[in-house]
Amino acid sequence: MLVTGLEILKKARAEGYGVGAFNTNNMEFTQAILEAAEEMKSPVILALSEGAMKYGGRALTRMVVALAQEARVPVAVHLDHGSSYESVLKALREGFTSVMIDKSHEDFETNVRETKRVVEAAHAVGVTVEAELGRLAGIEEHVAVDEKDALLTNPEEARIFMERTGADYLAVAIGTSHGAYKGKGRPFIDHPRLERIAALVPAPLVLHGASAVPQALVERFRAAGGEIGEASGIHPEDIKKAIALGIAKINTDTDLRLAFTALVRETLGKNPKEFDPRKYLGPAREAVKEVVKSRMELFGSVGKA
Ligand SMILES: O=C(COP(=O)(O)O)N(O)CCCCOP(=O)(O)O
Ligand code: NA
Ligand SMILES: [Zn+2]
Repeated sequence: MLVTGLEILKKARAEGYGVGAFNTNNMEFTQAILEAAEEMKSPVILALSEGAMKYGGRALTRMVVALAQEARVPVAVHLDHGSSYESVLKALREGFTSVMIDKSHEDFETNVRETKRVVEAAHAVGVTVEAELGRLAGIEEHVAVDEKDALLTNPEEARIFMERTGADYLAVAIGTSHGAYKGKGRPFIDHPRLERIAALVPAPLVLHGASAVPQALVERFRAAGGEIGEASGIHPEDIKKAIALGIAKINTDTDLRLAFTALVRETLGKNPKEFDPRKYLGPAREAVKEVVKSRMELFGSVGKA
């Protein structure tokens, strides 16, 4: 059933588990994510970026919202990294039940003002809001404290920000970053900082850039003809620790892209004569589903629907 993001995330933070927010741009990803959620009896968040909205348009948004309504588990449909008030309004019009306004690159007062404006519009139509404070950036552990403070989320600022904006959940910067390279070796995650934020912010917390980028998957991608440089993701133990400290929403996109693309390359490579898209998109869909199921197990959301 289609529910708001807060309905899913409030329970998750209260009960100490995480819920995956998985990005989709097409039918196969959407099916894979929802099938995984139903099989694992797990709540789930279907996330569409502005790039996905541009790529899929109404075909994508109508499908995602309709399938979320029919799902046998709680599903929120979420605008990921909304960059403007207008973009948020479009998502609200499409029936989304969660929207992110990401003004984390602006100064504090601008972020507060813009986020507050979105909260008023979204709450007026029963939709909940994710905001962001701090800069998603891989941080070397030894980096100077003042540099960390300049980039990562400041706990006291986070408290004030959430009180002044009324946002429902907060994306925090604690050392993660988007994409397939998140830092040398095991990326540094500032758990003590997360603990301080969580003590001051009772709202569910969000972790962006949380993909694991598992070496086995990177190797499979390369073996199938993919080219990728040094790759590293967030260690599973760091995800579990972050959930125990208050992270309730965990964004995963890169792992799904790598799995899907590795399988398409593999299937096409093995069957040069094949030109029925179902024959190479189907196996790729299954690979995405397996990644989603394993993420749900790591997050602890299995059986929580
Ligand atoms: O936090 C994340 C994903 O983190 P990850 O890269 O670790 O999976 N996200 O918010 C997903 C970002 C998706 C960007 O999509 P476009 O290319 O359409 O702009
Ligand atoms: Na988001
Ligand atoms: Zn993100």
